[in-house]
Amino acid sequence: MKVLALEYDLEPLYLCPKSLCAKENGLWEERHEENDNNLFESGCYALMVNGFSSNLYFAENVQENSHLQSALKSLPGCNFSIITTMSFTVDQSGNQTSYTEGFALLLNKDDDNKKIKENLIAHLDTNRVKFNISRIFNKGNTMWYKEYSDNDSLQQEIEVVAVKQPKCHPAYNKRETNSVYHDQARVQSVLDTFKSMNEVQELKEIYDGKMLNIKPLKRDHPIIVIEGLDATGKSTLTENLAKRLNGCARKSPQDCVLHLRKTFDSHFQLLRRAYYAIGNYAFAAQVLHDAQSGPVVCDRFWHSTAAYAIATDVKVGDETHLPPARHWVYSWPPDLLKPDIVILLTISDELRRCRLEGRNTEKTDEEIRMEKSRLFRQRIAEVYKRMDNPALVELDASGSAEELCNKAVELLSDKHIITI
Ligand SMILES: Nc1ncnc2c1ncn2[C@@H]1O[C@H](COP(=O)(O)OP(=O)(O)OP(=O)(O)O)[C@@H](O)[C@H]1O
Ligand SMILES: Nc1ccn([C@H]2C[C@H](O)[C@@H](COP(=O)(O)O)O2)c(=O)n1
Repeated sequence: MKVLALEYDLEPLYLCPKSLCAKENGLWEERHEENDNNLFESGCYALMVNGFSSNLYFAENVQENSHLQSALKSLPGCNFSIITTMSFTVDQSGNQTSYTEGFALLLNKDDDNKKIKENLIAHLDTNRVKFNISRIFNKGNTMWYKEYSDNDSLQQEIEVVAVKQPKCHPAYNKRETNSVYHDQARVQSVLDTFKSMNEVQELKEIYDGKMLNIKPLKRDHPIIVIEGLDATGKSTLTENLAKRLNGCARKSPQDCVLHLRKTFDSHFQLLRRAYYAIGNYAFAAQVLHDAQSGPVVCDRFWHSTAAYAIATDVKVGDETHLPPARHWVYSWPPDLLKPDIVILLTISDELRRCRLEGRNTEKTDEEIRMEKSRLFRQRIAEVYKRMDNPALVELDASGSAEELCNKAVELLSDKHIITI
């Protein structure tokens, strides 16, 4: 049985076969909200395209899907919206048994559906993109899901209904179907999948021999990490605090891989985060080395990588769509050097905006997206709050740079991380 989700901007709309909602099954709870009838009211219909194949690994599938996305964007005469979708199968007990991602073309009532489908198939064939097609449409007062086989003949037609979201976002049912990395072996394996790319080869060469394999991860001085949204004052505090503690300030990603950042930032999320994730292991080696001679203050580390990954994997909606608190995704990777404390800087959105504007540096794509998307920002902020083992310690960063540094020193002393 398949459950689908159409990822509308404000929240995903989960649709499941009506039979799974029957009272005797009770696996999925039907919901009756005004917006759920989006498809009915506008009379539009969704053409679903999915590039996933069961013969490929998740990493290969997301690459296929990114080719599919590019091809869809260049579809001639495309004047309808395209949104992302998720679909997954569930067994008789309602347990999720697979996870795939795709796209839905939201067609209008007056569109020539048949023609668009033919054009789409021809266009994707020309672009040599692999795909499966299905569609959702309304018949009277009911919603239907129709799947086609490879030769475009009908495979199955099922009545579907809008249901409440599952307890956990479907990408976080398994470790390998999302872009949060909890061990070095998985990052290496994803990078190996794409080793034919020049930038991946270069990244691997730079890091070759620079990874941490020292156990136990002991140090003589504390390792302090500063986290927070963009422009909350992390870099400023990192520098000031390091000076105050006679220690060393470090920023991740490291300088040696910064020239590759833009290229990786333009890739699909799984590969993009692999760049930051592998960087965290090399960063750990440097930080551990530094911590033998004095305190180290780090501007971002694993929590940044994970928070941005989760907030992006969960593509739409507010924080209620994130994996629930205490989910494994929020805990620190067991094979990565653990800091003594992670401080989360918080300021009001208004002040953060002022600081962003007062700064003259070029904005990254993610910064632009953060400014545009209130919900994305909300998701990142909440992920930071849900992190545990170690949990982040919040520090109000609204005062002057000097006041903030004093407060940080006080906090570190209260927590017995430093003695003053
Ligand atoms: N405590 C503070 N009071 C006033 N202005 C500050 C304070 N801390 C930093 N700023 C200013 O705010 C801007 C952003 O600060 P900073 O670069 O330290 O933030 P950041 O969190 O490291 O940003 P990013 O994550 O985008 O690199 C800078 O122009 C900086 O001078
Ligand atoms: N360890 C890290 C460091 C940074 N990132 C990502 C998160 C954002 O996409 C971006 C912000 O970087 P900044 O503007 O502060 O240089 O970099 C990460 O994922 N992991």
